[in-house]
This record gives sequence, C-alpha cells and structure tokens, in this order.
Amino acid sequence: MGVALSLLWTRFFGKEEMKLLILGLDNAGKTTILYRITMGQAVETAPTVGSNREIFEYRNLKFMLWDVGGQSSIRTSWPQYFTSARAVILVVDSCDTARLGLSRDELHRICADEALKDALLLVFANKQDVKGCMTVAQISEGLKLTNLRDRQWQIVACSALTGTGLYDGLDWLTTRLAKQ
Ligand SMILES: Nc1nc2c(ncn2[C@@H]2O[C@H](COP(=O)(O)OP(=O)(O)OP(=O)(O)O)[C@@H](O)[C@H]2O)c(=O)[nH]1
Ligand SMILES: [Mg+2]
Repeated sequence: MGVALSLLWTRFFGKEEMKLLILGLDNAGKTTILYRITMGQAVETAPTVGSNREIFEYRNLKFMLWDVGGQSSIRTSWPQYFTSARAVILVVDSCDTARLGLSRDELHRICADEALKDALLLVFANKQDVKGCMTVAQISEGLKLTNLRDRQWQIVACSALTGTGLYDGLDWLTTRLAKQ
C-alpha cells in the first residue's frame, strides 16, 4: 500500500492489525507472556486448550496476538493459525533441557511452512529468573538457529514472571515490522 493510501486507510478504518503468533511447547510460558504484555502483570495460568487472542498496541503499531496451546495434541493444529501471520514468537522454557530438541524440531517444522515464509522469528528464552537455566547461547545452539537461512530472527532472554527482556524482544520486532 502506498503511503497516501495507507494514511487514508488508517483514517477511515483505523490501524491495520498485524497478526503475531506465540508458539512453543506446553509449559513454556506463552500465556504468561501474553498477559504480561497486554495486562502488564503476571497472571495465574492453566494449560491452554485451543488459543487465546488479545489486541495490543505498541510503538504506534496494532497487533492481534494469538497464543496457541503447546500440548502435543494441540500442536498438530498450529498450521491452522499460520495464514497471514507477520511474525512468530517462539517461547522456550530455558529450564527444559530435556525438550530443547523437541522445540528445535517444532521450530524447523514451522519455518518450513510456506504460509510463514516471510514471517519474522523472535525467540524468547523464557524463565531466565530460574537459577541454573540454559543461557541464550545454549538455546540458540540447541535450536540450530543459524541453520535458518533467509529468515530474520532474533533470540532474547526474558522472564515473563518479572517482565525482564520482553520489551527488548518487542522492540526488535516492531522496528522490523515498521520497515516492511
Ligand atoms: N519461573 C518462571 N515461571 C514461569 C515464567 N513464565 C511462566 N512461568 C510458569 O510456567 C508455567 C506455565 O506457564 P504458561 O504461561 O501457562 O505456559 P504455556 O506455554 O501457555 O503452556 P500451554 O498453554 O500448556 O501451552 C506457569 O506455572 C507459569 O507461572 C517465568 O518467566 N519464570
Ligand atoms: Mg498457555
């Protein structure tokens, strides 16, 4: 859309909502991140059956955030959410060493999907408040992020419990989305 047309569109219809997907294994902290971002606080969560959806405005951009359940039975439905997503936020539990390989497999499956070929990738290495958790470098290596060619990606350490790091990730995302 040209600049003039885009301004006209915004004037009459409001800002375009950008669809962002929050994906990751069960217990990674996706729902906690969703509500920490949209409500500014840590909320008590239960495993997500299906998905949660929230509108969020940040740095003059409007987002529709989709948080999809990560249990194995729900992961098979993830591709139903992919259409027109501008970015994937992959949440990894930095304490879950045993399932880092599973996160890697899911990530590379997501990235191979044609519907997400232009989507940005932000990895949140969550639960960094827990002592002895994996570092960003270990998670980056375990996920084989450098194998993702032709993909704009970033990994950021965060804690949904304290809020640390979440806005560093969102700043990276919004800077890139604003340029598109
Ligand atoms: N210590 C710590 N615990 C966290 C953090 N983020 C989430 N949790 C806890 O991890 C557990 C799972 O969090 P959820 O947000 O429900 O996880 P989810 O990824 O949405 O899980 P599913 O809905 O099953 O896919 C909860 O007990 C959270 O309180 C964090 O940054 N630090
Ligand atoms: Mg959840």
